[in-house]
Amino acid sequence: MTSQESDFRNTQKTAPSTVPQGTDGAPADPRRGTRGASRDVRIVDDDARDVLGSRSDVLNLPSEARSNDDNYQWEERESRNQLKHVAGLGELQDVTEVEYRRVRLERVVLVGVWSSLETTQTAAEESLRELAALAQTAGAEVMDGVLQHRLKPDPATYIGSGKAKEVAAIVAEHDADTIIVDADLPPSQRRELEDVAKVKVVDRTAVILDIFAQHATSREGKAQVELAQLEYMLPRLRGWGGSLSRQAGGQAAGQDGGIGSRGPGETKIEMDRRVIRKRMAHLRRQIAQMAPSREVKRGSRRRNGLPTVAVVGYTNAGKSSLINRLTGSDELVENALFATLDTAVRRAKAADGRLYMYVDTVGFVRRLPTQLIEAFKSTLEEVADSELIVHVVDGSHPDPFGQIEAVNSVLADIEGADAIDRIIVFNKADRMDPNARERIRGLMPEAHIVSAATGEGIADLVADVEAHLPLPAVHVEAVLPYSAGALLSKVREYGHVEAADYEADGVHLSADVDSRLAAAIVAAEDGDGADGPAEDGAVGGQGDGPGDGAGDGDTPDDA
Ligand SMILES: Nc1nc2c(ncn2[C@@H]2O[C@H](COP(=O)(O)OP(=O)(O)OP(=O)(O)O)[C@@H](O)[C@H]2O)c(=O)[nH]1
Ligand SMILES: [Mg+2]
Repeated sequence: MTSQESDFRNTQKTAPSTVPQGTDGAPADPRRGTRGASRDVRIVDDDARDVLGSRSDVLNLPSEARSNDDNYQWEERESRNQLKHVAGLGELQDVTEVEYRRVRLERVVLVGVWSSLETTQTAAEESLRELAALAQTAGAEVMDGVLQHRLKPDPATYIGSGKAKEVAAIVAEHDADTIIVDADLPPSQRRELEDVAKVKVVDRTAVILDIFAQHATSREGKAQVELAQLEYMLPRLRGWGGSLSRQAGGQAAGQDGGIGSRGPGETKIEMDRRVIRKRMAHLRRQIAQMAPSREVKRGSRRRNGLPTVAVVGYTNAGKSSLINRLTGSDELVENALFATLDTAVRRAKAADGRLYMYVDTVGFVRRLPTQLIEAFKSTLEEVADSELIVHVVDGSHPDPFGQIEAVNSVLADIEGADAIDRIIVFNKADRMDPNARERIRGLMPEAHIVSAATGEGIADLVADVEAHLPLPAVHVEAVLPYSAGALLSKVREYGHVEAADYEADGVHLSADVDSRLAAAIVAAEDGDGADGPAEDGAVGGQGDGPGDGAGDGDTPDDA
């Protein structure tokens, strides 16, 4: 058990009602000056009554309100009185052990609001757990997480000002410096909540943007993430620096403001909207200029004639692990969300000798920030270009089918993706219990159940993938001179060889190839290339033939 985990477990013992309170019901926080405290007292609204469970708004309701047949409302109000702690948020603790990300650990408290009109408690807890994993991936230390049930978020403070004070007390108790809200908060609600809690409040989008800012490596990826961050920041310009640096004793500001303030964040306090807009325009131009080179890269991959298999799936499903297992490469695998951000391509060899490629893609996540969809585009385009989509699902996840839906809904938005064959793969079979297997077998009999870790089911999966690879269009029967060895090896790599018999008069070849290779074969048979085409000219000297660039490394997109 790591210190991270034990930290978290300790926090589980704390119920909101046991949190030390100031005399006015506001959290006692030695860091706070009187300015903040007087603010708390000034808040007068309905919710101000439910600072503590014993002074709950339900108990204060007039009795006729309760006899109302709207039982629902009543129940809702009742359960709103309890912030529910969500257990197990520390389980992904090893996420924070990724040593290459040397960011300052923030101490965060998570807050979620759910409505029984829209979701279930289980789903809400799952969502908060995912938020915890996201926060940990971003480098934060999750101190506590609370869920509140209410029909709709409070228009002022999202959770209601009374609950906001409870959360403020939890924050004070753990000396946390950030609240992460499991929703996309309008700027006004965030401000109100910050005023009550006296710490920085960020939302789910900010956390995801922060992870992307830390992970982007390519120039284009960095530019796209910065653009997304600025777009996100523009309507929220109050800044977590200025006002909060005074209120929270500088914790929320400073050199590394933590989640939501990395990347372009350091200078954001001085930036006015005009400067931000100018920077955004600059980035857009930069990205537009980069787009052609991406086209060229993709084009050259397509021209080198290799079929591609796009591997998609929810983040942390094991896509990179599976590709490593399938190709024997060692791509970055991490128990972290979004370990893979830039597209990576790995070459593989089919049983019949043909080459093909796996494209590793960025993981999907529920409620992907709209600002980031643009940044995903290059990856998504790869998906539309592929011959086959392998959809990897974490079979050991409590709700694999929810993840499948989340991925499918994103895929549905990608033009051309629906026409491509799909194979669905439940990974992490080594961690699945027998019931889960049964359930998957029953619901999706066509799916593969594999383990990238143990190798279970991999051979069947490979056979299925290879059966989906398109066969080249032209069938050729030819007798090639022995000197055409280079051409023959191209045919093996890019075509499908049915037979190659070495006889006295040459190699009797029966194969399916594309039209360019077919032309080269005919030429070689006629004796045009009798002294063996040079390696580069193996395909009839066509600059953009299948031979082009095929042998020059297996990761054309890795630069
Ligand atoms: N037990 C078990 N763990 C696995 C298996 N496959 C992957 N993992 C683990 O799951 C975690 C995520 O694996 P990745 O391959 O990075 O997942 P990914 O889908 O590429 O994730 P992103 O790139 O972040 O979207 C790592 O800790 C892996 O070691 C498996 O078959 N069994
Ligand atoms: Mg990955």
